[in-house]
Amino acid sequence: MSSAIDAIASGLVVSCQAEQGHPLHGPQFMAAMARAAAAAGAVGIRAEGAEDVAAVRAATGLPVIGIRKIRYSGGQRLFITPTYADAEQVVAAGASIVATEGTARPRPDGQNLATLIRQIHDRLGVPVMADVDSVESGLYAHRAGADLLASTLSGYTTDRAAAPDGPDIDLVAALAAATPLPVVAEGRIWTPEHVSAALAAGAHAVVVGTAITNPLEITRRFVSALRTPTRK
Ligand SMILES: CC(=O)N[C@H](C=O)[C@@H](O)[C@H](O)[C@H](O)COP(=O)(O)O
Repeated sequence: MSSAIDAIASGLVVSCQAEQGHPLHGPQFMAAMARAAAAAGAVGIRAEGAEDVAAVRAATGLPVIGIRKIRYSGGQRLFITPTYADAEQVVAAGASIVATEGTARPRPDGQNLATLIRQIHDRLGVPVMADVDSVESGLYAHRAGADLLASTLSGYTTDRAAAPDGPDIDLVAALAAATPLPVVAEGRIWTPEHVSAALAAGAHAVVVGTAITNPLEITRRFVSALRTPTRK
């Protein structure tokens, strides 16, 4: 069961995601992004939804970390792969690892994380990556049977607008020290220096999304620099 985890060891996983309404929404664009990432040396792809998972898998042959993102409460609350049915869809589409929210927040369907992980293991036979926001949730996900942890949700489970600009390298280090599980560094990794820092902190692998695959957000950053000129 751990071959996909081994396959991404010490490597870069590129997250290829574009929500509905984004100019690059659609499996053809995500497959092209994934091909570019693979050609440049990525060892895995993170993708959302069965269509994109199937497209990036077919385009690259790389292991895919599959998720489904579901918005609740009028879009206010995002949940990553809340249910077994969501996991089943992305694994049927070719995901080698399923990522799910690994915090103790009540799940939208009231299900228990340990039960969900057991079902994924028993019926789908793939490892489960728990996207966590803190050391506490990392320990919780470890007890629930997660195979690897990721810092994905740091800064996003309370006030999303208050998330800092850079990655939570301290959380990566703390998770690596607190549990024996492999820890994936994910979330707001913008530079090669962030990648090096994450590996030095004990990361098993590094996931980069926005900084590589979201030209909308990248362009916004450049445009906002025009609006705040520095004095000579
Ligand atoms: C919090 C949340 O919903 N994270 C999502 C999880 O799949 C994605 O929106 C992120 O793009 C992904 O985690 C990669 O992170 P970044 O794009 O910052 O490199």
